[in-house]
Amino acid sequence: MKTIGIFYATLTKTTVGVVDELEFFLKHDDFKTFNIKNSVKEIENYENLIFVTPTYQVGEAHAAWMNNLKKLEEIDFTGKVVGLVGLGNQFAFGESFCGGIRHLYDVIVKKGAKVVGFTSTDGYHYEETSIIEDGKFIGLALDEENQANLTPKRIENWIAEVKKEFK
Ligand SMILES: Cc1cc2nc3c(=O)[nH]c(=O)nc-3n(C[C@H](O)[C@H](O)[C@H](O)COP(=O)(O)O)c2cc1C
Repeated sequence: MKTIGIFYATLTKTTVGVVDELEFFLKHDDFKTFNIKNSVKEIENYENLIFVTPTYQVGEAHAAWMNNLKKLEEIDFTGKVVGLVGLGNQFAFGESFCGGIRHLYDVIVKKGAKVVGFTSTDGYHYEETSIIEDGKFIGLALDEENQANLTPKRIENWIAEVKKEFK
């Protein structure tokens, strides 16, 4: 399998813990991890990609992603396979649960990306979310405030699925 580029943003470091767990389940594979803040161009160097963002501002991705959406639009995602991981809080922000990844999804799909790793909505208790397509989440939705105990298994299952699709 070709090297995986993991790109993330964080405000209060919860996402850093999630990225650590992703890396744990990729320990037999090649990957390189970047904070998106200064690394948008690096995306061009990878065909296998994982984008990770917490949700802020009522359903938005972290500012480092939102401020870079224009640069993301300049990248040709044809031939790139992308898995999306969103963090959120389904009880405190249940009307916009994990909406951050929707903003990334819309841009990269328009630019030709193949987004993989859709997941079941079973076991979550949000009121509303923008991240459903064909009855599934468009990526992996994680809630470290309320369901941290479920996270390792969710990540393990998700990584197994996206690895089947990676090049
Ligand atoms: C001001 C604020 C706004 C938030 N907005 C949302 C939201 O709209 N939807 C959601 O699911 N989670 C929301 N969250 C929850 C965060 O996404 C969640 O706590 C995440 O784990 C934070 O990750 P980080 O520590 O890496 O920044 C919000 C949190 C804060 C503090």
